[in-house]
Amino acid sequence: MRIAIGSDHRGVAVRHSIIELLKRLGHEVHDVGAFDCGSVDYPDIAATVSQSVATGEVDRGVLICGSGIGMAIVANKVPGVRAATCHDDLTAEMSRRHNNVNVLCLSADMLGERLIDRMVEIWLTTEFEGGRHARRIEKICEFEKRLHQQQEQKAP
Ligand SMILES: O=C(CO)[C@H](O)[C@H](O)[C@H](O)COP(=O)(O)O
Repeated sequence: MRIAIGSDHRGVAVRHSIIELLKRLGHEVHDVGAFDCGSVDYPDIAATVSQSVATGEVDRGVLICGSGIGMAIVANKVPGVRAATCHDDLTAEMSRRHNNVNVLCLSADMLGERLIDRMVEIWLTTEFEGGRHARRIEKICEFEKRLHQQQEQKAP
């Protein structure tokens, strides 16, 4: 898979460790930084990764910040992106099985390295179940389209 990954300053070490894991597993990694330890703003990184998922440049995205929350807030503003902050094996698995999540958001401050590695592997290997869940994802897409149309109608 082609996977874009990004972090703010709090997630740099975790990002490097996930990149090693992804490469070991044979994935193509698109690293968008941050490339030094200076403070950066998570919306900038989340926007870059999410847009590359939405355009199809990559198949999936991984975002890391202190809590994993800010990254998910930003990523979910990009149409076509379904981002979730996951905390354990089960949330990582369910985010794929039921929600077809394409951007995984992780906390650098609250999760250990072994747990993160396990969650990433689960998230990458768990298939979307489809069926009734596909109908619900379709409703999300329709909602996104309606919002977009409303915004266009309001624009001068
Ligand atoms: O996105 C976040 C909050 O939802 C992250 O935890 C950020 O990494 C954090 O807010 C950055 O804070 P800092 O004090 O500037 O390091």
